Amino acid sequence: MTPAAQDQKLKGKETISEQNNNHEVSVKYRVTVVGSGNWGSVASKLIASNTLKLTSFHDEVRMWVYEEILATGEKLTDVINQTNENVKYLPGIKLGKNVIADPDLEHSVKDANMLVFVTPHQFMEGICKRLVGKIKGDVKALSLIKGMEVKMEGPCMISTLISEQLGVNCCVLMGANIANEIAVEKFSEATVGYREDKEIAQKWVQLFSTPYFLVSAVQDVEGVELCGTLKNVVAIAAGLVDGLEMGNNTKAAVMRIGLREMKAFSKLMFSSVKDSTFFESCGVADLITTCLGGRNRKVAEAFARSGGKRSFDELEAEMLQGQKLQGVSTAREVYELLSQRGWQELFPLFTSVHEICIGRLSPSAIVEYSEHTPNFSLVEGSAQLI
Ligand SMILES: NC(=O)C1=CN([C@@H]2O[C@H](COP(=O)(O)OP(=O)(O)OC[C@H]3O[C@@H](n4cnc5c(N)ncnc54)[C@H](O)[C@@H]3O)[C@@H](O)[C@H]2O)C=CC1
Ligand SMILES: O=C(CO)COP(=O)(O)O
Repeated sequence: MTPAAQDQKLKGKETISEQNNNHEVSVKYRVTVVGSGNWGSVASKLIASNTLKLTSFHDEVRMWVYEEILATGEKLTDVINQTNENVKYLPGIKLGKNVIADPDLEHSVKDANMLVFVTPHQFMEGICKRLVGKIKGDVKALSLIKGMEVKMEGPCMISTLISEQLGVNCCVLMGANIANEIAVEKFSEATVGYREDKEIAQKWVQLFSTPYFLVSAVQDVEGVELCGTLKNVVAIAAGLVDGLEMGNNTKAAVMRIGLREMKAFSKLMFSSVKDSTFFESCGVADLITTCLGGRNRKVAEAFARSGGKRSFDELEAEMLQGQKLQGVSTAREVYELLSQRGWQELFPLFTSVHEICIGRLSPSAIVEYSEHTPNFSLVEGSAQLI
């Protein structure tokens, strides 16, 4: 049964039982979105359109906003609540009157039983620490965050950070989801990754699905999350190729090699990762859209055009006005893991992206063969490891 049909059935039940003065719908979920950047705002809009229609959810969607003062001197939260628009991160789009911006993190989550995390990944450790002991016992979490942390023992995915620090079930939602396109309701797909509990995954599918946003679920949290995370490194490579004006064949080659490294790396880190996940929206589709139209691609193109003379930090601040890149830090994190294991030569694309980002190699090294730069002909090596 589709999520819409399920809810229709639920609504039917409620009407009948209301007439009998005997409510069968006892659980109403309260949703809080932790994060309010470009994708965080669009996610809130999607969710808010559904909570109004689905009887098993409270209408109101609380959105935690990292407070900032706008050029006008006003607080971002006040402006969002007055205009129903995130004028800084998603201008021109109404979020829905049932979206309430809240600058107080602890207050925003205290009544929620469904928490959607969508901040740049570098802020999540601090946010989780602040939330310990501040959430309800029965909370379910969902991460829309593309990124990871590196620990001594290996990669720590953001969903694991959330699960472990907060003691909650955490699914993920990733996909070919350039936020500005979904904001204007252009058709897109997404993938929910879950560990064991299919019912929880279906609840998330129901909360996000609309006629223009098609969501499906797969039992592979790490696979889905690593796809979303690693494609940002490949997008940097694609942007470098654009900046060097190498053309479509080169860009396609970089995407193919990148996809191969994504798969090899994911399966080496988590043997449970499924091949089929790479063919979902979170896999090849997200890789394509990000390499064609994402922010990582855009800033990497500018970096290459400057001959590597301008830093990613400087370009990010100038070009994205507060929005954050994830690819540069993810390339560093991946490199750390590869160095720990002595695997750099087996992942030439991942390795060279990091070395270009830190200025050790020039942008053109992304397509050069030499004994000093990573050699793409070794790309088959990573496949031999799995
Ligand atoms: N924008 C997009 O098209 C998509 C983004 N994503 C992922 O969603 C996640 C969030 O990205 P966006 O919503 O696009 O954010 P964004 O990059 O547009 O905005 C940055 C956000 O970080 C906040 N921030 C700044 N300093 C902070 C701090 N110290 N602590 C906490 N928050 C702080 C800002 O207030 C702002 O909300 C990322 O992992 C990204 O990869 C996933 C799919 C699509
Ligand atoms: O993840 C994205 C699309 O699915 C957005 O990628 P960027 O952060 O490169 O814009």
